[in-house]
Amino acid sequence: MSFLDELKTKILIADGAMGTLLYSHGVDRCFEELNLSKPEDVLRVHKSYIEAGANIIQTNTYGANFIKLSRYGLEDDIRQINKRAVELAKQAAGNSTYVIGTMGGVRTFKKSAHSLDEIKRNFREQLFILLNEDIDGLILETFYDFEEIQTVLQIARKETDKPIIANVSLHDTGVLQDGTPLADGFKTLETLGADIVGLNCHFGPHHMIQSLEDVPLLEKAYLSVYPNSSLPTFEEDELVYKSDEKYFAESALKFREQGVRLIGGCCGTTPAHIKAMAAAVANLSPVTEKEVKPHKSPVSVSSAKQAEYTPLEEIVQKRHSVIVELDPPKKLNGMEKFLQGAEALQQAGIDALTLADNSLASPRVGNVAAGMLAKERANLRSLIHITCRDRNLIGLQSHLMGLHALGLSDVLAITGDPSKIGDFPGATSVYDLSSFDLISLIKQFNEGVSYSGKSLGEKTNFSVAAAFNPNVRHLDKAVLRLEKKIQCGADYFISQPLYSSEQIVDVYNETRDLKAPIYIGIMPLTSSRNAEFIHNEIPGIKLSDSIREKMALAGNDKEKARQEGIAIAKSLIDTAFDLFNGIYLITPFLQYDITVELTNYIHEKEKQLAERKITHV
Ligand SMILES: Cc1cc2nc3c(=O)[nH]c(=O)nc-3n(C[C@H](O)[C@H](O)[C@H](O)COP(=O)(O)OP(=O)(O)OC[C@H]3O[C@@H](n4cnc5c(N)ncnc54)[C@H](O)[C@@H]3O)c2cc1C
Ligand code: MET
Ligand SMILES: [Zn+2]
Repeated sequence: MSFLDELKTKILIADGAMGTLLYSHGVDRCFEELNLSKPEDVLRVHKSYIEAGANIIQTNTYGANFIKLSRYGLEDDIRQINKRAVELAKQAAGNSTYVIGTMGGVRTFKKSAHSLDEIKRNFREQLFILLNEDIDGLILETFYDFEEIQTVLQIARKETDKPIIANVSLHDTGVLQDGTPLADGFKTLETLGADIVGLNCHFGPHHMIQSLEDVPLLEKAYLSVYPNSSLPTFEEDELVYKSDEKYFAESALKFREQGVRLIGGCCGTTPAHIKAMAAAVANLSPVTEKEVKPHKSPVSVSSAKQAEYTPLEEIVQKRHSVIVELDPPKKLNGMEKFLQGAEALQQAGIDALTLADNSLASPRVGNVAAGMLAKERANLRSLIHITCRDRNLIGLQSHLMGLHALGLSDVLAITGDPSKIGDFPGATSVYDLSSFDLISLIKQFNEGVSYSGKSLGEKTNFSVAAAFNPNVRHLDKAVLRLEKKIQCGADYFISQPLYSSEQIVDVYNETRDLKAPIYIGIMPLTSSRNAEFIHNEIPGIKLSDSIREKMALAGNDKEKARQEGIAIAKSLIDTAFDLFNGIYLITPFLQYDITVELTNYIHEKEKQLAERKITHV
C-alpha cells in the first residue's frame, strides 16, 4: 500500500527538520556527508521522529546534489551519500514507516546563477540514484523558484510512478517569488503530475495558514505543509528558532481545517513539535470540504505621477543636450564647493547633473543627498547613478522607492566599479543583480510591480540610462551589450570618456542603427600626470601620442595644462557635436569651472548652428 492510499482517509504525520536539528547538536558542516562519516547521528534523528509519531520520514539528501555537494568538494561522493541515506532511513523505518527521498531546490531569487540546463543535469543525477533505491516516494522541497520546480517535477514525473510531493516555499503570504498566487501555483503543479502539493520552509504556521485560506481543495492532489518552527533570529552569530510545541498542536488543527493531509516540519522543528502535532490530529479524519476565502482582489496600481521633466532621451533626440557629472565630495567639508559647482553649472544651462554612486568604489557623500541638495539649492535636475555593488536586492528596491518618493526620476543603472580598486579593497561587493537585471527591475517599477511581482501601489516614471564602454578591444561586442540593455529597457546610453576623434567616428559608425540615443563622454585632462595615469592605468583607454605630447609640453604649469586640457576637450567636442546630440561632460576633481567653460562652448556652437540654419533658409 502506498501512503497515497492512506491519505484517502487519513491525516499523516511527517518528520521535522534534519538540518537544523543536526546543527543544534553541534554539526556545522555538510549535513548530507554525515550519512557516510557519522551514520549513527542521522539514524538517531530518524528514530527520534518516528518515536514522535511520524508516519513518513525523508532521507538525509536535501542538498545531496552536484551543485551543493561541490561546495564541500564532495561531488564525487553523490552516489554513496544518497545510497547510504536511503539505507539509514530504511533501517530506522522498518516496515511501519514510509521513506521518501528528498531533493532540494537550488535557485534562490537569482535565476541567472543556475541555468535551467544546469538545474536539469543536477537534478537528473540525484534522481536516478534515489530511484534506484527502495524508496516509497519523492519529496521536492524548498523551491522558491517556480520555474525550477515545474522543470524538475516534469522530469521526475516522466521517470517514476511513485508518489511525488512538490513543496514550494512562499515569497510572501499567498504568493510565490514570481508573483504567482499560491492557488494557481498548486493547480499548475497538480497538472504537471504532483500527487501532493504543499509548502515548506521560509515561514512558520502563521503565514502558511493565512496563505492556504484562499486555496481550494484540489481535484486530485492532496495538500502538505512543513512549516518552520518560527521566524529565525540571530543570537551570538547563530540562527535560532523559537520553539513552542503547544502552538504547533493548535496549528496542526488549523492546517487540518485548511484541508491539509500531510503535516511535517521544516527548519527549527524538533521531535517535540512533531509529537505535539501527531497527538493533536490523532483521532481526526481529513476535511473533505472547505470554505475558501475569496481571492484578495489585486491591489490596483495607480498610474505614474506626471513627470517633473521631459525625459532626457526625448530631449536629446530633438536638440543638443549637455549633462555634466559632478561627483559628490569625498570629504564632508567639500559640500559647499560641490553646491557652488552645481549652481555654476545650472547657470551655464546644463540639462542635468549626473551624480556618481561611490565611483571608483570609494565612499563619497551619498548621491541622493547631494542630488537633492543640488535640486533645492540650484534648481538642478539630478541624474542618480545606481550601482549593483553596494546594495542587495532589498536595498536596491528600497532605494528606487525612495528616489520615486523624492521625485528623482533620472537614473543610470550600472554594475559599479569593483571594490578592489577603491579605498576598501576587502569590502564585499553585493552584485545580487547585474546591470541588465537592474535595468529590467527599474522598468518593472515603471509598471508598478516589484521584483517579485507584487504591486507597488503606484507606477514610477524612471527614465533609465545605461553605461556604454567603448574602450574595449571589440567595439561590436560592446554594441551587442547595448542592444541587450535596450531589450531590458534602457532608454539611452552614457559613455565612458573618449579621447580621440577617430574613436568617436568609429563609435558613431558602429552605433548609428541603435534604437537609443547616446551621450558621448568627454573628460578634460588636467595635467600630464593625469593624462599618463589615464593612458597607462585605466583599462581600455589609450591617449594619442599627440595628446600626451601636448599635455607633457605644458609641464608643471598648471594653468597651461588646464588650457591644453580644455583645448583637447573642445576639439573632441567638435567631432562629437557633428555626430551626436548628447554630450556628457565629466568634471575632473570638482574643477567645475572647466565643465562650465565646455558647456558654454557647446551652447555657443549650437547657437552658431541655429544661425547658420536661419541664414540657409
Ligand atoms: C557613464 C558611466 C558612469 C559610471 N558611474 C559609475 C558610478 O557612479 N559608480 C561606479 O562604481 N562605477 C561607475 N561606472 C563604472 C561602471 O560601473 C563600470 O565601468 C562597469 O564595469 C561598466 O559599466 P556597466 O556597469 O554597465 O557594466 P556592464 O555592461 O554591466 O558590464 C559588466 C561586466 O561585463 C564586462 N564587460 C562589459 N563590456 C564588455 C565587453 N564588450 N566584453 C567583455 N566584457 C565586457 C565589464 O567589464 C563588467 O565586468 C560608470 C561607468 C559609466 C560608463
Ligand atoms: N528537509 C530539509 C531539512 O530539514 C529542508 C531544509 S529547508 C532549508 O534539513
Ligand atoms: Zn527549512
